Amino acid sequence: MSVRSGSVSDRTPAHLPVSLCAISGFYRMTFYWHLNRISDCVWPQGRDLKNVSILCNYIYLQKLELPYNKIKDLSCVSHMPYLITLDASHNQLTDFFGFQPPKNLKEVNFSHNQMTAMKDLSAYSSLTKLILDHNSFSVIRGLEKCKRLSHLSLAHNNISRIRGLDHLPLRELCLAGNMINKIENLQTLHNLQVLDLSCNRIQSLTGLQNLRFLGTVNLESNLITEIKEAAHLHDLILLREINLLKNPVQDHDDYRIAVIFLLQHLILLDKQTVTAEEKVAAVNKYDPPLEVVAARDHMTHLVYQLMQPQVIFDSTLPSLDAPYPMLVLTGPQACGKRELAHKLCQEFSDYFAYGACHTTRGPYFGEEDGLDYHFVTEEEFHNMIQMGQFIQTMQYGGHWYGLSRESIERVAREGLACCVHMELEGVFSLKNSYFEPRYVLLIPSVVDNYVLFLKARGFYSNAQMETAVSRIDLYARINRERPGFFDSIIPCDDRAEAYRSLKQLVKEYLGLEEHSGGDTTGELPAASATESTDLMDSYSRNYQKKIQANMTPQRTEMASNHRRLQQIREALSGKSPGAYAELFQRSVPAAPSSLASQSHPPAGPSSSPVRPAGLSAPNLSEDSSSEESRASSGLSMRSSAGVFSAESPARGSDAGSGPNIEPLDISMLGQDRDSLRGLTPDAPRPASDRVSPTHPSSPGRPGANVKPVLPPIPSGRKTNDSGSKQ
Ligand SMILES: Nc1ncnc2c1ncn2[C@@H]1O[C@H](COP(=O)(O)OP(=O)(O)OP(=O)(O)O)[C@@H](O)[C@H]1O
Repeated sequence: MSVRSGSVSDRTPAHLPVSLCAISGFYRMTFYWHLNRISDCVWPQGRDLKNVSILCNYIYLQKLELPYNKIKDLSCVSHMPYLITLDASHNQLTDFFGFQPPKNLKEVNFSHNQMTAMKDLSAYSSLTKLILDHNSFSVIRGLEKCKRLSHLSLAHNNISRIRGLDHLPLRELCLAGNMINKIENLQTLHNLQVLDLSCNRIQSLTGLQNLRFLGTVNLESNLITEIKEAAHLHDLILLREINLLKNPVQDHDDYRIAVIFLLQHLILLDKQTVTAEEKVAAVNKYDPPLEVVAARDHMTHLVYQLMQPQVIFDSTLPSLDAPYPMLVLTGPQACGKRELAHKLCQEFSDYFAYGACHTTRGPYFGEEDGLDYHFVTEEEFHNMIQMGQFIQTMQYGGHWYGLSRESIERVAREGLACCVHMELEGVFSLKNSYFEPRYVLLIPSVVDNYVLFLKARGFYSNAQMETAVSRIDLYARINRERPGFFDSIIPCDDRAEAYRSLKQLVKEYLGLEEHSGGDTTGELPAASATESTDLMDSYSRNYQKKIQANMTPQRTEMASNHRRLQQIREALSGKSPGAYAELFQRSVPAAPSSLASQSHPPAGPSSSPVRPAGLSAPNLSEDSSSEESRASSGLSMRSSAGVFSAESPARGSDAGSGPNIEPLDISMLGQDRDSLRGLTPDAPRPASDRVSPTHPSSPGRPGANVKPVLPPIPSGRKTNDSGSKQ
């Protein structure tokens, strides 16, 4: 075959070798000989070829490549029934498929021609790949019967609407550089993996949400403005790559991190790799895990507290062996925890008092300031935060809630244990503090009843109720996934029954009643018990794991080191001269616990033998664990003494040394050294802050106001509110 002035002539021997190159000047034409017949014809580019009619004689051609010529007529293809691949790109063709259909034609490239209208391609049903870029098509049509078409490109045409593609098995679709302003009619393209809609006028990503296999989307140079549009792609779990470059949405400050948050499976965003750091930052910013929220909350209050003149809250100062006793009732909104807390404090008024939180929400009918909450304005609340007055805060339903140190101290000064209620976030935050409360989860096990109850209350909007209900799962999940997180779980479907269980628990905990011999499960109504089996089982499991965790050598060792360090500091500061002697000689009480027993139980309501305190049976074993484990649990908490120590980032490097502490100890406490040793707040405390020892042999808490607070308290509730030493 030879080429003469823009046409192909037939002088080609029929028995060409496997690859024949007819080279004349720059011309190069390759034929592939196959089974004694020319099967492929690849014409060199840019040769201004116009007439290819001679190819009619090459009926066995399977591959025909004629790009970059000036061909206007391809009717010769009608004589190539075996043709599989045709590349006639960059020519001057105006006729769309202007030839009889080769039965097996699979791949066609007509890009960069002058075609204006698509026609019915029913006869080309073998087509798998069709490239029609840079023509002048304005409507997509005629492809309905192309049931094998997996790759279609119509870039840079005049298409303004996406249509005519229904149910095609397309895996790749390119409609870049058109005039499309809406993503539509793609929902039946179930196989679509790669979509290019760049350089259009698209404003919204709606219309992509059903393309389950979509892995790559190019939307560069469109008109997407809102970050939230990315949410339409949220459920496309195979989406790995998206390009939103040159869209107005890029102007948002948090654009990248927000998109990464919404599309967490992404590997490439705007042609840049999405790093693990970016993913973590995105989650921490928009949906921080509970621990992160709690850590931030705790850090905020700690820092603000450090910025204030230091105060020693002697009533609840962290102790080595017996942390200040506190009971936290937690559970979803309106699960009854507040009501139960009040009831408990009323009935056990010699032991517990209600710790009222602060809130910025207005009082409901019947609520009293100072009794249910301290109702404050948003401004007051934020002032309190900045004054370092809170231990934890959280926002719920658009309002702030916070537990102030003073609320707890007020109760503690009376010699009582503080009983509070709060949501899960509060619990997470409180767990970062030096307090070591017992946490009782009150959880609805029959959701319908809970919903009825919420409705009956009449306070809540549908959205609020939905939130409350959805949080049941959150509580259940935390309980399942975090062994030991809650000390006890009580189903609260039946309030009276729940109170009975709580009461029983507290009695055992206070040593007022023989332990029932089992966990709370035994106390539950049959129906609830079955429904909450999961919770109860996991509680038992939790408990074991918690004990084990406390007993691990690392923790025990750390606790021991901490304890010695603290003793040394206190000895140096003069707070506890006998620290070393005490450390080695002191006999640790049999069962110190968060609601610790006194070493000398008094007569009265609690004259029964003092039993190891705990909220439920398994807790008994916790509290009777080894001294080291007790020390561990006592010292693993963050000590408020740390406020004055080198651990505090806000202080100088020598801040932790003993001598630096001394002035603070004395002046801040406003009492002499004796009062720091072996004194109890149970004795009446006059306004002058006089304290009197009642348990000189108590192991006490070095540096703290040693008070075997609970249980039991023989003289009952203290009437003399002496105030904390500040
Ligand atoms: N300091 C706090 N930290 C975290 N959560 C808190 C705090 N104080 C209160 N909460 C919780 O915030 C939620 C909303 O409290 P609020 O009193 O407004 O609701 P409620 O409808 O009266 O529900 P409830 O009867 O449970 O108190 C409740 O679950 C409550 O326990």
